[in-house]
Amino acid sequence: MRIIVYGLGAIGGCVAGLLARSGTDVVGIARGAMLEAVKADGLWLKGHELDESVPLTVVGNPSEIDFRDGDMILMCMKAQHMAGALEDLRAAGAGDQPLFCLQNGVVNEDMALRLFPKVHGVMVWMPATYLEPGRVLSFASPKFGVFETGLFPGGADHDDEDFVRAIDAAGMAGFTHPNVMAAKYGKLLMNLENILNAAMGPNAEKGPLPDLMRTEALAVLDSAGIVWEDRAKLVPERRDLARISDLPGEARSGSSSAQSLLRGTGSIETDYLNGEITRLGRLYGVPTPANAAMQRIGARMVRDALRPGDLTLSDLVAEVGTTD
Ligand SMILES: NC(=O)C1=CN([C@@H]2O[C@H](COP(=O)(O)OP(=O)(O)OC[C@H]3O[C@@H](n4cnc5c(N)ncnc54)[C@H](OP(=O)(O)O)[C@@H]3O)[C@@H](O)[C@H]2O)C=CC1
Ligand SMILES: CC(C)(CO)C(=O)C(=O)O
Repeated sequence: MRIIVYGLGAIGGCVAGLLARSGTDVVGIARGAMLEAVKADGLWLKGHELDESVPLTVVGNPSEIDFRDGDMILMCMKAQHMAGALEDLRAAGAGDQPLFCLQNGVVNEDMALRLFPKVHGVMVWMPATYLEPGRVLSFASPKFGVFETGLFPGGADHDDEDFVRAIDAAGMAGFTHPNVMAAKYGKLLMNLENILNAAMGPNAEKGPLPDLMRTEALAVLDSAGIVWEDRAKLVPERRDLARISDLPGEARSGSSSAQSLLRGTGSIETDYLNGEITRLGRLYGVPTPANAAMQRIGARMVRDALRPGDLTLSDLVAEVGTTD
């Protein structure tokens, strides 16, 4: 089995590096400074009792890969980059290979299913950081991350089992889940807060915003009849597998959305996190002013090249008060 990891950032980088280190045949697809750094020096991986460079085969586009039976493809880019990535994958000749969406939010699987027949959702629990080209960190221990996988829209098959085996062998923990999207909706509730530390910095007071956003989200999920499972801190029996822990010499830089701003990538995932709640709210006639305000904040931060800490709680609360 060969695993293609598409999007070598925080999650893709950690997963690719750990898999390669455990002896799995891995090809990474990266771009920009990350591509150049990994080509030159391999991927530097840091985690609990781990601080080493991992040699990794890396390419700049799927067209450089000769896709074959037995390949498994892990989609690890943020949702705003998914459509282009899927197009490139199809143009490169990928087709029947199982595609695993290691992403937050709930839109990626549906987008993938339009182009590819075998789509799996994965609930990703891995507090990971990518700020410097060629270097990624996982702050979870004793396992480097926990992953729940299942077929989209439901079920689980032998490819999920292969995925779990590879993940387990690489120091992470994998589980199959027959209704993985319920877990992903639960994780989405948590990721509504990504924008808060992206806007206000890692340790800022969040005031009423988490409750406001969550209350709206619960109302829309209820109106839409969407089943979800709480993933606030994983399911209780798995919490000890991957606790957030300190890494010597490293500060956690906040959510994946905060990292997009810190790296100046020119985009943020908010429209696919809080934006999923506003979309459902508009479909089902449920007001979602707090989540809509956070989308406007995300868009403004990208437009004005703002960084985490540039906005205050008063700025965010004031935005909720403006009209949608
Ligand atoms: N970081 C975390 O702790 C967690 C993240 N997640 C989720 O995982 C997903 C990935 O997040 P994360 O790893 O943080 O994101 P990153 O931005 O760190 O990594 C994604 C990488 O994919 C690259 N990429 C995007 N499109 C392409 C393309 N077409 N070809 C090649 N490379 C491409 C990006 O490049 P570029 O930088 O140039 O855009 C980036 O390097 C998101 O859905 C996120 O919400 C889930 C749990 C935890
Ligand atoms: C790690 C976690 C749960 C919150 O930081 C996350 O999912 C993200 O950063 O997107």
